[in-house]
Amino acid sequence: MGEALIEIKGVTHAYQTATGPLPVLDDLSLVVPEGDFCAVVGPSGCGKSTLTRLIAGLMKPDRGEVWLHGERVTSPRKTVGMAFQNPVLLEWRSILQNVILPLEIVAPSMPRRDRIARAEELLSLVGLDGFEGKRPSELSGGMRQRASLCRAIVHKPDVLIMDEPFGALDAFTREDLWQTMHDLRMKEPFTALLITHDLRESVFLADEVVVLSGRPATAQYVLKVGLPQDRTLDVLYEPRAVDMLHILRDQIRIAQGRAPQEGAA
Ligand SMILES: Nc1ncnc2c1ncn2[C@@H]1O[C@H](COP(=O)(O)OP(=O)(O)OP(=O)(O)O)[C@@H](O)[C@H]1O
Repeated sequence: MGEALIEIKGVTHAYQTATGPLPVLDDLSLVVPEGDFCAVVGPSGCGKSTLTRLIAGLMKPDRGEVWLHGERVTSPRKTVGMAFQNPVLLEWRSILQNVILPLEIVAPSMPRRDRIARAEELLSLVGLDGFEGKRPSELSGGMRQRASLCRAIVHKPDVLIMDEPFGALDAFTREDLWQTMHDLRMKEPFTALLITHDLRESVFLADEVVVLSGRPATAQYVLKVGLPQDRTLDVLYEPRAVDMLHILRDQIRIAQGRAPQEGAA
């Protein structure tokens, strides 16, 4: 296990609303070691997206600290790659030019040919050879999300934060993307924090799954996944994965204030 890359230490946060403060996170602590893939699941509205904004430095917590790579986060970070449910690709740029964009910002002195080579390498890893010159609107939703993942890691960020990146895709495309994401990580290691509502996605992709409690959220349960690195989607049908899904489903029910289902593992 690597050194702690993301450290959330006792973070408490409330939004100020017209009807008073809305407590969202309550003394939340979480550590993601370097190279690990952490999935965060929890009831709707419990504060998952708020957590990503705090890690990216887009907001400051009322109490507690966020550390990234040994530095306290107090402002937006260039070393964080982000991917969202709807990939925001620029229509006036080709796919290749979209992927290159972060390099233009964080590595302006990098020679143009090196930027192109890096972007082409990633596009090839996610199966987008031959689409480099296309405009975003010429690609399917799944292909656009593949390109957006390349863009999120092209500059080798310390951490890739993803907020429901596969949520808008149909079930088959989504599962294809899980495999692509996993294979990409095996070839191009990165540290990741994934927000998802899909328990199967969390078990397939993550090294550990953190279940947040209902709002105000705290870390209610941490599941160490431990599936083999060379996994394919078939692993989700094996008893060990099914057992983990039962545990997570029960934990979500507890987070929602419901009883765990009888007979579940
Ligand atoms: N800028 C804001 N001002 C006021 N309230 C906010 C703000 N952003 C989020 N909230 C509220 O804070 C709570 C947590 O929001 P957040 O988006 O972090 O939850 P979430 O777990 O990601 O939700 P979901 O699972 O539905 O995507 C919600 O009740 C939301 O309405």
